[in-house]
Amino acid sequence: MSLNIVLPSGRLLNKSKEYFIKSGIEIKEPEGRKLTNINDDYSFFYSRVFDVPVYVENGIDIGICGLDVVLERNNDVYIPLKLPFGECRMSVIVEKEKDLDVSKMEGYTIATKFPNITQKFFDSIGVKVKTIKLHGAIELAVKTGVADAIVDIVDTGRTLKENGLKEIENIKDISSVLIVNRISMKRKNKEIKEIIKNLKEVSI
Ligand SMILES: Nc1ncnc2c1ncn2[C@@H]1O[C@H](COP(=O)(O)OP(=O)(O)OP(=O)(O)O)[C@@H](O)[C@H]1O
Ligand SMILES: O=P(O)(O)OC[C@H]1O[C@H](OP(=O)(O)OP(=O)(O)O)[C@H](O)[C@@H]1O
Repeated sequence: MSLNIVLPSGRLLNKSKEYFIKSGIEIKEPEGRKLTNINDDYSFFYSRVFDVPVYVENGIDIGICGLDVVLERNNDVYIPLKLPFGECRMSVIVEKEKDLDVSKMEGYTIATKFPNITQKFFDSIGVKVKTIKLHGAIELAVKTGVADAIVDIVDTGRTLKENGLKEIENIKDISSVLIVNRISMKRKNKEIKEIIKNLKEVSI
């Protein structure tokens, strides 16, 4: 039975490919401007990371994306495996001079690419906030005074440092995850279980 696999086209792409290759699966690249390369066993294609769980929820068998993306989009997919790359964290961030903790942020405006994760976190601590959805360069929102704080991904901390910002709360530790379509998990159970087993044994 053949399997369709969607990989994220951005910063997680190289590791995602390496992971599959080391598990023993050959990735035949699409030629030229072609978007897919349909093979008998495995067909790989690439999409923006935010679209990966949408494809998997709607029929593609398997995908790789950041845990942050699945949590934000709240897709109905199975998450059988955490993968050891793309590690980072999702944090609440303010200007470094501010003496503030999250319990005192009632009524604050928070800019983020992740409004659902943000609202869920502040609901869980009983603090009402307003979120503004942005698509990139989120730090700009506090620097321009458009927002009081941001919720964003922190990896090395370099972006924060260079922009005079600091983390005041780690909301969630993030890594890449393998996601599987719920129907495929039943219909192609043997093949998918075999892939999960082989991926678990990979070390990179
Ligand atoms: N320093 C980092 N900054 C952002 N994302 C990171 C970082 N380190 C790991 N990640 C992971 O990589 C994912 C982002 O990947 P990618 O760079 O492809 O997307 P993007 O640039 O945010 O989105 P787009 O598809 O809009 O270009 C995040 O969802 C997260 O899981
Ligand atoms: O802690 P660091 O190692 O500095 O990484 C974190 C930064 O990287 C990401 O931005 P990205 O480069 O994806 O650009 P964007 O802000 O346009 O999304 C993220 O949104 C932070 O700004």
